[in-house]
Amino acid sequence: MGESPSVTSGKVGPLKVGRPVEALFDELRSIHQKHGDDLKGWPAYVRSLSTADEIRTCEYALFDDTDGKTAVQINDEPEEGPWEIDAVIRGGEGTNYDRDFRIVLTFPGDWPKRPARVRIKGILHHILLMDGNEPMPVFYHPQGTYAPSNTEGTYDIMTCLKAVHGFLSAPLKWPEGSMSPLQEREIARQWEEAAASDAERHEIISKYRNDVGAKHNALFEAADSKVLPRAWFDAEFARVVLDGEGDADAIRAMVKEECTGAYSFPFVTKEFSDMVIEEAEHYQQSGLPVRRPNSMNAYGLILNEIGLEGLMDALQQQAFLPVSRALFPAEVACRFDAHHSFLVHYEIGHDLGLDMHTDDSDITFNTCLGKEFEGAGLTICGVMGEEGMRKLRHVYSHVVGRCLVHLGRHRHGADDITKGERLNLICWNHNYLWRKSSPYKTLTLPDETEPPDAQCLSFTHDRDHPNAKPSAWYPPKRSEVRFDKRV
Ligand SMILES: O=C(O)CCC(=O)C(=O)O
Ligand SMILES: [Fe+2]
Repeated sequence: MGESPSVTSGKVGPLKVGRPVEALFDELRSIHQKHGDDLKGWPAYVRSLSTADEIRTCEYALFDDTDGKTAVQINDEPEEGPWEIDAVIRGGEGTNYDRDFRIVLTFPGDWPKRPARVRIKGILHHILLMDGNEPMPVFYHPQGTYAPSNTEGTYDIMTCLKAVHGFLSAPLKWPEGSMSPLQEREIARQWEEAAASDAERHEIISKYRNDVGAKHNALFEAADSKVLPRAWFDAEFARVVLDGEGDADAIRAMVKEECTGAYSFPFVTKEFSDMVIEEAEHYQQSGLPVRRPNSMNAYGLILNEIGLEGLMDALQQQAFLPVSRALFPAEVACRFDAHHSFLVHYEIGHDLGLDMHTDDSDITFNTCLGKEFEGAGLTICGVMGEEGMRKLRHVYSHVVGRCLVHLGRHRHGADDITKGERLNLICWNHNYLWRKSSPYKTLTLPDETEPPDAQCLSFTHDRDHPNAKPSAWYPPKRSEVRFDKRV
């Protein structure tokens, strides 16, 4: 390993500055010198852009496109990047994307020969968006030539930003002859449809906040400001994690290892738990549409869809990231780039529990918010991709205010509630760089060497469950390896 950059704060630390980052520093500096931080004289759709001081890097991931495919490998040369900067871009005026979008630009080692990758933060409905909220590469070049559109033949920062604005302004113009007029019309129709549903989602969020009125404005203020009041957190957690600069040893000393691969720690106060529960109840009573977190929960609620995405962003960056780095360095390394955050709700007469599964998540944080309940433990088995996925490891009893953290591919299920009500805040954290890395891609499902434990069988997923659903698929036929699906 080369000299390790400081990766936690978003600033470049003691780096050996290589070729690409020097050029990136220079370009950002000259933009800000010429146009000021408010970017005077630049197109108005560029709402903000990182300064040179804010360039970030990641110590372990390196894009390697040499074979024409996108691969990421563990990086022995962190000074080669990739480098990340943030920007806010407004979509096309008068379109359904006429809003501010937060984006992350990731510059590869050979930038500016190749353009920055783009990731749009948050939820966006768009027809040309891939996994990880990355627009398909063709968006740089409506003509499909993959050639830079500036005169030097390189991808300066403005070229990249302009492409993002174009992506959020009109359906792509495809290369001459590559689509029939009928196909082009169909794509344009789908573009409009996705843009319209994106706008509708935002309208619901703003209706809730402005017309219905939130129950606890403090939650929404934190969502906007990203400032997390310390009174919402357990004092030890606040000291060690929020104010502790991510000291991994202190974090490891704070958590309790419930079983191999699953840890619990004191997290939030009753004040915070009650506010979130009351906000969710208030939203459900508002009559606004509710989309459920996934096919397995009929009574949950997605926090991102009621306007609390910013709150979860803040929790992800300030609370979950340092804990994950201390406990699961491979899966997280230096960043999370997306999350799916929701509440689950169990009560007699509604959802009672949840079948055995893995999450579509790299690291899952599961916090018990309340209320009072009996039963409703979390049965934890083994980890997908390791031996013994269907061997029982532990039955965890949820405690209000405590959070349980585990890999998304750790098999688990919620036991039936027998009394009361249980509400948990679940955050599925994604690191798409990890998902593109060779260690992730080469994970396999080992054959079982011992019979599974009955508690670890899933009726949704396992063919050998006595009441298996017709769609059950595990154990897989050798070619079916599904790491990013619930198992
Ligand atoms: O109820 C719980 O504690 C777990 C819920 C869960 O695993 C999920 O929603 O993915
Ligand atoms: Fe889960």
